[in-house]
Amino acid sequence: MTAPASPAPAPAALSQDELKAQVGRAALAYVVKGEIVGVGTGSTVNKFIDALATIKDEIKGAVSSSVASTERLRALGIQVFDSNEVEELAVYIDGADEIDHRGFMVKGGGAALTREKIVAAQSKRFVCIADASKLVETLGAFPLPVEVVPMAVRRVMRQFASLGGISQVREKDGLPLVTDNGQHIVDVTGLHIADPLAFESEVSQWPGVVTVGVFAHQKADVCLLGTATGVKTMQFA
Ligand SMILES: O=C[C@H](O)[C@H](O)[C@H](O)COP(=O)(O)O
Repeated sequence: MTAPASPAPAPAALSQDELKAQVGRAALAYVVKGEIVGVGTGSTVNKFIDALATIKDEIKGAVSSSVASTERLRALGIQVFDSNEVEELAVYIDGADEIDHRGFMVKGGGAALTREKIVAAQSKRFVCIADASKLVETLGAFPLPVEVVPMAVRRVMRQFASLGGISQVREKDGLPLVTDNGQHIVDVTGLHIADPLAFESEVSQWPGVVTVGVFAHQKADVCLLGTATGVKTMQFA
């Protein structure tokens, strides 16, 4: 009697790092040859920058959203332009801390949200690259980053408290973190952001708020989501 055939072994699950590398490579398909590409910030974008270096002779250069990304781009031989030198970018590639099914995002886990929103605003198309853990039904589980002028920090924290949010000033080495723009970051938990467009509009008007980490007016047009079964492309209207 022959033994029943054993089932084929399940493919080894990809690590989060491999999922990020996968979407970083997939984003190359959205880079317009001969043009300047908008580049975001973070561990997923770092994978994209590494992939971009393999086609660096086919692009003119990049506009970067942070000192960290600028340094990585330059180290890999990619020319970095000031955003003021470029009127419009064809595409902006960036990660997210959360993305919903409409392409609305929370960003700023790496404290780069202000420059990210600026570069996103000057780009025709926002391509978000993220591993599957970032996809959510409703924004708000990830602590919402808000860049705030230091003298307004306590006032902004009180305003979030009136919305049920619990705020914390982000620290680095025991001191308030200072962003690339010389400001502080307040991280807010306890929010349920059902209407990201209205929420972004309201908080952006509070005195002292430089940038709120909800990207609804600059939402993603496409999301390349790294999943166990490959890269899933989500298109948003
Ligand atoms: O300020 C940082 C950015 O918004 C990042 O794009 C975001 O935090 C996602 O970063 P990561 O790819 O490292 O998860």
